[in-house]
Amino acid sequence: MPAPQHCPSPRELDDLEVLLSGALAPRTSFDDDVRLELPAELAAQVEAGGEVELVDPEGLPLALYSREHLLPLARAAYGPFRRLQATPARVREQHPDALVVPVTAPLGEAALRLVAERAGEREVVLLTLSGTGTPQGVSPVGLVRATLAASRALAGSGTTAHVVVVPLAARGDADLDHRLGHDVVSAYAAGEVLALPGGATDTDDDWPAEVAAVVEQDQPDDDHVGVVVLFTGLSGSGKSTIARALHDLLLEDGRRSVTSLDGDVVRRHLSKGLGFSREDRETNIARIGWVAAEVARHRGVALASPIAPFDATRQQVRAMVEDAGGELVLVHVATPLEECERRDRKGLYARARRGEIPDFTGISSPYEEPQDADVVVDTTGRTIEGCLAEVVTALPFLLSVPVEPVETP
Ligand SMILES: Nc1ncnc2c1ncn2[C@@H]1O[C@H](COP(=O)(O)OS(=O)(=O)O)[C@@H](OP(=O)(O)O)[C@H]1O
Ligand SMILES: Nc1ncnc2c1ncn2[C@@H]1O[C@H](COP(=O)(O)OP(=O)(O)O)[C@@H](O)[C@H]1O
Repeated sequence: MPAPQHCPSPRELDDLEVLLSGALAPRTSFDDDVRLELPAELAAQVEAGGEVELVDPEGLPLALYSREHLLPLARAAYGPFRRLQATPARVREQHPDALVVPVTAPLGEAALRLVAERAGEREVVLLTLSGTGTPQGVSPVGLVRATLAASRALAGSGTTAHVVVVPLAARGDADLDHRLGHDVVSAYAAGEVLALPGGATDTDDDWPAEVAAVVEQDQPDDDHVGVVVLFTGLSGSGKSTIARALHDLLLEDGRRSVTSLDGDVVRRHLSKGLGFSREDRETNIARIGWVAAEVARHRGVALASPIAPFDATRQQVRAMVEDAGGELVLVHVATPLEECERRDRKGLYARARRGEIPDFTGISSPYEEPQDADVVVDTTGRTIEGCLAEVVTALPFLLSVPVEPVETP
């Protein structure tokens, strides 16, 4: 029987590349530091001595993983600047005398002067540590662009600098990240290593014009960051109504392109055929999250208004949006069940009470109240405009003019 397949997370895929390149030697596989999270069933199979085939998001088998080994099958062939990746063995062989400079932030004038001075006649390897979650303040691909610009600046002053990229991801544990970074640099450097002072926070160091231009283009200001507003709450709480009002406001403002992912509309198209079991709801929200994250990746605004009753699924959406470089604003439309049931616009609550609709949120299916909402709005006895104004306070960067509550004429 062929080994079951699993597609690791973007961070784990970066780790896989780094492990297979030998850059984390003597590590040859995932361990307690460089972790691989498998679904429970696959983890049990591995624990019992079985193998799992690790595949990329398109299903290309990359490696066979078991408790004993991590065997390479193929290298993913795409990804920006992949041609600048090389194994430590190759870099040591090709540049045995080079000065190796770990790069975790765009290099400034002072850093470049130091590099050129220390290098003297030697060539330089700018070892760019740029994976999922690293570096701070600039995207991974932006750091590579900035480092290429820095290498051109060095060439201008007579120093030959090669850019080598290592997709070393961050795992949110500063000590561990530092240790792994150190291991990677040792693996690549045959000769001297120049650790630049200041590291990622060297803000006093002015960037050369070309580097500055790359950084500026890479970092969208608030006007250009992707935003997903996720309205969550019971059926009839007012999610669609407020989302529609916000949509109109953004269209009137005219600065941003807006995509509406209304709960009911999604269920007629993207999620047609899905029901209301926990599993189907999770699939529905994961689809909405996926589309919303793509909108955010392209720096648009997505307004989504599903019930999204489960905390774990909402967290998943947050992670997807943030991984795409966007910002998630969670709006809990906290209108109590009694008020939603009183409104009962579609007569669904009455039918659910009569037992005609199984798994109805708030009646026979749970709603997990968010603990991480950016805005909580109870619409009971309030105007739509008032509720909208409250939501907009969490989104000041989306609109060119502040919104005052407007009474309908
Ligand atoms: N069993 C059950 N439970 C809850 N809701 C039900 C159910 N059956 C149908 N409907 C109608 O479907 C709308 C909710 O769909 P969502 O996609 O927002 O739900 S979920 O996020 O996947 O939980 C919801 O629409 P809204 O009123 O706009 O929230 C209901 O009209
Ligand atoms: N302040 C308010 N904000 C939003 N909806 C309100 C408000 N006051 C009353 N409503 C009414 O409540 C109902 C909410 O329905 P809807 O927006 O479809 O909810 P949901 O999308 O959460 O199911 C609408 O009939 C709307 O007119």
